[in-house]
Amino acid sequence: MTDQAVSAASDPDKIVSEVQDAPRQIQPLRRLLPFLLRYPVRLSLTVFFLLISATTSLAIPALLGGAIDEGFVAQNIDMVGQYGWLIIGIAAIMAIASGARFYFISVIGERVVADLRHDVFAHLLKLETGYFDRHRVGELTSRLNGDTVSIRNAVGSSFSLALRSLVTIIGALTMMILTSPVLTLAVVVALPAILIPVMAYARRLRGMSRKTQDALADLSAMATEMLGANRTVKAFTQEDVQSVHYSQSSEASYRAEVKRLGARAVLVGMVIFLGTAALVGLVWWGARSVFEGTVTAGQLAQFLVYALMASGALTNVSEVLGTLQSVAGATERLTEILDTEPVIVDPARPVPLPTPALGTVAFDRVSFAYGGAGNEPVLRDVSFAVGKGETVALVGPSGSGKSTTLSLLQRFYDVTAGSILVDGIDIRNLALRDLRQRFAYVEQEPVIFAGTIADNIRFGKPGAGMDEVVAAARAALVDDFVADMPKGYDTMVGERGVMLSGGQKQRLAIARAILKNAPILLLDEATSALDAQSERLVQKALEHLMEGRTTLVIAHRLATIRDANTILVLDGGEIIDQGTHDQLVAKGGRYAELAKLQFRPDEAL
Ligand SMILES: Nc1ncnc2c1ncn2[C@@H]1O[C@H](COP(=O)(O)OP(=O)(O)OP(=O)(O)O)[C@@H](O)[C@H]1O
Repeated sequence: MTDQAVSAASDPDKIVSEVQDAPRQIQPLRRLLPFLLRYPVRLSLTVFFLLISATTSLAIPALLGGAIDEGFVAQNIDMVGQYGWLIIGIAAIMAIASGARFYFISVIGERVVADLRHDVFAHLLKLETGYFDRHRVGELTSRLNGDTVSIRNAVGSSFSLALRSLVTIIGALTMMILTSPVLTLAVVVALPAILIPVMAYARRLRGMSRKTQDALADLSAMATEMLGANRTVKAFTQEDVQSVHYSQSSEASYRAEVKRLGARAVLVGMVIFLGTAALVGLVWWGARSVFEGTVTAGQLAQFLVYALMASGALTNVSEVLGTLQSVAGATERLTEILDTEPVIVDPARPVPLPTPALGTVAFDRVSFAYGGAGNEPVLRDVSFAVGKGETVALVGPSGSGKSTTLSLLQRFYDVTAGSILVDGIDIRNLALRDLRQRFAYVEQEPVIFAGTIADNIRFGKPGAGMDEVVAAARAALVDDFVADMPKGYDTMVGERGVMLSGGQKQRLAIARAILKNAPILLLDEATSALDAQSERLVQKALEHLMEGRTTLVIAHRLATIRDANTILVLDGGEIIDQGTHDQLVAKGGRYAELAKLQFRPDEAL
């Protein structure tokens, strides 16, 4: 018996999904074609082995029929032996071809997924910051993981199954007609009697299946959120409340699933009963034909196997159509990402930056609104200039546009009006890479990656030797705490640097910036207070970093403010005042008020 016939006969569960709605939208799958066509040799080998395995599997029942008529019925044991050997020989070819087909199509599936993942990830990294404001990162990573896996399964098994089944259906139907046109007609007439009730019921089941999927998605979203926020949950002693919430949702999902299983059980029973009744009818009708002499016993056996093969293949095709519909959805979600054109890109002919770097920055009447010119501007007509080696501090109340200024300078967003110059050149005329190479950016909440201390520092200059890493670590006073760690620079710091204190994370970020050795430093000082000792260490590390560099700093420390050449006071997206600390204090007014409220006095002052 062939694999399709066996699977159809032994797996009534499979028959259940036989009748799915015809897929309405499988066109997105066309977008996978270029990925498949990248591997023409493997694809041709798959089709070649597919045809061989299908043809050989179709030959076996015909030989079985011959063995019955010419061997059993004619009572000729030699013929039985000869047919037996022939069947074994053909089965061997079928086995090798099926194995080879499975191997090549699975390899193509893996290849396509690896290529897709790579393309989507690389494309995502090219998209501008605004894209990530509009999309949830969790959703994007789920596309990258879940959707690519379902595509791999589709290519590696569903496509191959669909192709194989189509070839089998055409082959088995042809052989059925050739074996006995009358019996074939009987099958074609009886088929709707089974299919129509099953189809009607299966449609109901599909609706239920969608509900259980939704319940499951809710459940996993809730678990992800609560486990990720486990510290907050504990701090607010919400463990019991949240676990009750979770178990209520889990119970709801259980009940939806049980309801669906009940319906599915009815469908399985229905399919088994109707299928068996049809088979008995076919055998009865066939037996009559044998007695009447219109069909031989061998032809009847042969016909029954072909009918089983065809029904098994039909089962597979309808099942695959259902799968392909969901895979089409997955493909669509991924190609949507690939079709999103990055808005912030290199100019057609980038202007080179001067070397050595001048290290100057100028904002010329810059206005900016998130989401485009129609929205409320967060910066209005901002102009200032920073000379080589100078330190300019940005101060102002929360929401006044300080972080936005640093984002615009790095071209995470484009200005809505005005221009920004680095070393005298409009940043829109520079290659993005050249521009961003000129900055060392230390964020307020430094990002620490899961990896070793050395990996985290090396993020500033991939490929830097260990001596350079250690030198940067010394300057940033990272060396002090690394010396106490069991594996030194090879110590893993855990996701988001959970194993480090706030001050240690900041010093690690400073070491990263020192290693990058860029001419312009962008610094977003931490607002959260560190203890005095930690504060002093961070301050010292920062002094090393600022040495000889042009610095733009969002300042929260009085020490930084005092040392700044110029302080820009921002309010509501406008520069309302500028000057040195002493000048501004002497003036009184907004800055003096802010200084009292906002700046943390360092213990040295
Ligand atoms: N990604 C964003 N999308 C839309 N609006 C934003 C975005 N980031 C900031 N804003 C808004 O822009 C304004 C300026 O924000 P910005 O972060 O530049 O202020 P800030 O002075 O750095 O504040 P803070 O000191 O609290 O960090 C705020 O009103 C804020 O709500």
